[in-house]
Amino acid sequence: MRYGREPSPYVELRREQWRELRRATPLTMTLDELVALRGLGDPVDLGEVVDVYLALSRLISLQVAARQRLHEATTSFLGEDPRDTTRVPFVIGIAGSVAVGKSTTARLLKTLLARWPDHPHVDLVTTDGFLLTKAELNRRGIMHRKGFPESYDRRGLLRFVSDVKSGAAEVRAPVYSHLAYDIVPGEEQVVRRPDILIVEGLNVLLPGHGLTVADLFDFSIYVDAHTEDIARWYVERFRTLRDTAFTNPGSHFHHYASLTDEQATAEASRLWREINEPNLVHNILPTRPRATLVLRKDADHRISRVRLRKL
Ligand SMILES: Nc1ncnc2c1ncn2[C@@H]1O[C@H](COP(=O)(O)OP(=O)(O)O)[C@@H](O)[C@H]1O
Ligand SMILES: CC(C)(COP(=O)(O)O)[C@@H](O)C(=O)NCCC(=O)O
Repeated sequence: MRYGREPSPYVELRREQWRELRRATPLTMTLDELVALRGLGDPVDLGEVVDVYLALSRLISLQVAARQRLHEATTSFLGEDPRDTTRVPFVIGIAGSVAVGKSTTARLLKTLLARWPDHPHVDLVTTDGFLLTKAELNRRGIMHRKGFPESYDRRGLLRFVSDVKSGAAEVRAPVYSHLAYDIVPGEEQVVRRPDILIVEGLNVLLPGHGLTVADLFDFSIYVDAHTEDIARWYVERFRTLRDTAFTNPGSHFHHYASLTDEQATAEASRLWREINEPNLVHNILPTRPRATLVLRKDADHRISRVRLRKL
């Protein structure tokens, strides 16, 4: 007897299939703009913008309109005047490992989505602004757990996204500096009623007790690759940082600037093995099934497959 395939909530498309779903979406980005948005060591090219990101921006744009209609249905059910309600920001979460390229994905999407006439105001926040301060991490003895769920002010992040979604006129987020390896005192990012808010960070899809930030997402993306490929990208990036950002005497990692290639590889491999890999395996990877969409990268960083949750 032959059994049918298990029904699946996901549809998986090869890049060549996915690119067709762009339909008539125009390319609204130049090569110069792309180069400015690209993260360190991320080789994303205009071909990938055309093949992957245009269809993605079309899908999200369709969902923004549909979500607005859903809100209107609830407003009408409650007997409220639809003219009294301001537009509810559409919230997108972007998750994935350290060094997988989340920030490039987030910046590309922000730029492309803002070029659609229906939702021109797009804001992006990264969750590193909600890391506990260096002093607080030291006080709790968890400095070596930076990036793990317990290293964040999770309530603060939830409150921030709730306030934006509730239509508050101005909402403020703290700002993190890689240079100082700490929250910057007195600095903040102000978000003013965007049409779309993108929230990017390692742990944004994590479940928890009660309401979590993921419950406020209207769409979520997980940037995925084999762990050994990400490990290599992390080590390569560390070596590039050694020759660039770490040479700044103000950098928290300035002492790494004088490492030889061999020493830098050994130190980056240790940081990967002791901090970032366990965080990926134990905390981040288990959240992948929750994402609306998974962008799967090959060893050369190129996105080769897209998995969409359709149910
Ligand atoms: N120690 C560092 N000094 C300066 N920049 C850094 C450092 N670590 C990471 N970055 C930069 O911060 C950004 C976010 O990095 P990361 O959290 O690893 O996420 P992803 O690579 O997925 O975007 C990247 O653009 C990266 O180049
Ligand atoms: C700042 C980060 C925790 C990531 O922050 P996110 O915005 O993803 O919440 C991470 O990039 C980091 O610096 N981790 C510390 C371990 C390391 O340096 O590799």
